[in-house]
Amino acid sequence: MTGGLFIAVEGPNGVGKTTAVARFADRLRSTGRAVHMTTEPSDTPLGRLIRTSEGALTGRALALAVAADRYAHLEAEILPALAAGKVVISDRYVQSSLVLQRLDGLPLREIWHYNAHVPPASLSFYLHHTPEVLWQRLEQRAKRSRLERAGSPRRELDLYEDAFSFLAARGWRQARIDCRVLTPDGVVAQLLQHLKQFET
Ligand SMILES: Nc1ncnc2c1ncn2[C@@H]1O[C@H](COP(=O)(O)OP(=O)(O)OP(=O)(O)O)[C@@H](O)[C@H]1O
Ligand SMILES: Cc1cn([C@H]2C[C@H](O)[C@@H](COP(=O)(O)O)O2)c(=O)[nH]c1=O
Repeated sequence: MTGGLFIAVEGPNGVGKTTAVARFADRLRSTGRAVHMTTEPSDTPLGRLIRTSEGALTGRALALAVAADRYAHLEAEILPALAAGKVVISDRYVQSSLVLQRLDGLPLREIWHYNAHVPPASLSFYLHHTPEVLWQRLEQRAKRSRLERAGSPRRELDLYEDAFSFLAARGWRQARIDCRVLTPDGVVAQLLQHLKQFET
């Protein structure tokens, strides 16, 4: 990948990924950087179909659908934005598959096999919090997805640790952000600090 910078923001359901990505993008834009904010599943017909079908689409079928969406997302959106020199920030990337598809019963190596051709993010952030707080946040939701109901915050946190080790062994640049005592702006401050270190 040339030109820009590709940042993935990851972590268990309810940890604050969407909140952090929006604020992080705003902060970077305020410093004059061109930012492309995105999400997986992507905001395309396929991505939207996956979101609305997640109750019915399970296991290997869901794993392959999210991988297909990821390759299409890279080709149509992420790689062109990077080629234009932008900072791309994605709310979820391949790590989500290494966690969520395991909740759906797939082995890590099979999931990786489907994703083996995706380029590494320049930098991946793993947000984490206590299982208790994550449970509280999920309980406040009017509706929970099938995978949120299938797993638990503790299990997701453990599977994210597995994903971290698995990708670290493959040379991915990654950092953990402990959100336990951080406000949303505090999370962004940590992201900016890591980014500064990465770029110097
Ligand atoms: N640092 C923070 N401190 C306190 N509350 C937070 C913080 N970050 C996010 N929240 C709150 O936690 C809830 C979940 O946040 P958010 O939707 O950003 O999480 P998420 O990781 O994107 O969730 P999901 O993956 O399930 O969509 C929201 O109510 C949000 O306002
Ligand atoms: C990237 C990715 C997503 N999914 C599924 C799981 C959820 O149904 C949605 C994500 O929704 P959220 O609002 O971001 O929590 O997509 C998946 O199964 N595997 C993936 O890799």
